[in-house]
Amino acid sequence: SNIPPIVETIPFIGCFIQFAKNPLKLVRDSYDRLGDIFTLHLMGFKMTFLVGPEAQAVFFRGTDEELSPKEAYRFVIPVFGKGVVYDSETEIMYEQLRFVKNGLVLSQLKKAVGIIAEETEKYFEMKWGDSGEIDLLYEMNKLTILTASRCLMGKSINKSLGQSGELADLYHELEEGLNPISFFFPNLPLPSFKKRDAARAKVAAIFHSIIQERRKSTDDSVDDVLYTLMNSKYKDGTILEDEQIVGLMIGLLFAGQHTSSITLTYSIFYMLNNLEYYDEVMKDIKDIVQDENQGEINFDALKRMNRLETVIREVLRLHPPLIFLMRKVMEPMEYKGKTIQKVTSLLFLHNSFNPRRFDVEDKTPFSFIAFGGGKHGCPGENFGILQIKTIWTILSQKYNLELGPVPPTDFTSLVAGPKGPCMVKYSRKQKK
Ligand code: HEM
Repeated sequence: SNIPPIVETIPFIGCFIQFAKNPLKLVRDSYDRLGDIFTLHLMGFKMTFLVGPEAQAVFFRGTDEELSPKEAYRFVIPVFGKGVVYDSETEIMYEQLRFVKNGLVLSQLKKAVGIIAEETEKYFEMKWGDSGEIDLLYEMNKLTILTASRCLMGKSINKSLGQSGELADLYHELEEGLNPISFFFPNLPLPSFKKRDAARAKVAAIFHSIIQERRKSTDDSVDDVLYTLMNSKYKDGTILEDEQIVGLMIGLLFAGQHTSSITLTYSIFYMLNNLEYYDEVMKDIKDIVQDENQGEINFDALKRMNRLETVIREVLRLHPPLIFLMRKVMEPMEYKGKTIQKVTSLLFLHNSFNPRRFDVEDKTPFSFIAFGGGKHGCPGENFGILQIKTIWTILSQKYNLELGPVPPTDFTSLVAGPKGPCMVKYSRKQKK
């Protein structure tokens, strides 16, 4: 009686097929029938789900010794690399995460806005021109990785890969190599896993060469995440090995890439399908950027764009790119008299699009968890939101967009985004 209710299954496979097709539906139906704690059997694994703010509090308040992210996320090691975050001793993992956070402090974010704006402007002029039709998700993928890598690693990344989109393609292969199967069997000889490993090797070679170039450089004005990592020291006084720096850069870009481009794409679809919010966002852009700032996009201006922020947060509430956050239970835990013994996971429950809900502060702890929470909450939250805001502010001033309804979500990869292609027609706005 003290084990969570189990969703009925077929032997061994359990409910894996339903889970792989539409995990949210399976979890939502199970929640409706069984309440906020239940267990799914998936390919011989038992996964207990904690759903909704009350259950989520248990998840986020657990210590790493009780609920370990490191053990749950081992399947990303083929992408992040050996000796990096989840493949290191717990203390080393904490230190590496601290180095990453040091690279994303406010002063860096303030500088990032100018860099993102510059790259975005260049991108549209070179790639989009006056009018055409594009796959919005693919384009936003290219743009977010271009701008993020430029902020994290400086101009040398552009020299290596230019605006060709090659890095976005390589990252796409990394992401395709982390799917629900990889969670259970990360090293099967599957074509997608082989492509993932080849893409990782290419990205690592590029990042290694950037580190070498940086070492030779005499420019002492550089101050980005790469600089922070190259100059960070562990408590014992040692510095990071190049392989670890490369792994952290790959991991950081990976953590921010699809999460941000998916959120940006969905935000654009929602704004243009809900014109009252589009109009409010555009009014802020006119008042704050065009009138008060004479067109300059900076950190303070973006911070004041409240409606855009609430649209983005509402999109994240409805379409969290990371639908399942995972921990491995290291010591059995109790919730509502039930003992949780295996991997724990959680997700959100959906309802209608209403950015105004964020106009009033919701004080319920862990009611918004698109960026996680507690000790392992997302250190890239502010960066991700600034990037989305900057790109939309530039795009929306330049172009009119014509697009269809909000696309459904594709759950076949671990980062859940709109089912592509997301074809959109664009034409340059006439200057008034
Ligand atoms: C819209 C964009 C983003 C979303 C929705 C998002 C979401 C999340 C979530 C839900 C977690 C918690 C995972 C867990 O508890 O298991 C997380 C962690 C993390 N995110 Fe993000 N993220 C975004 C952007 C970024 C960016 C831009 C970066 C880096 C520049 C980043 C770096 C990280 C890192 C390093 C962690 C691990 C933190 C830790 O374990 O202590 N994220 N993110």
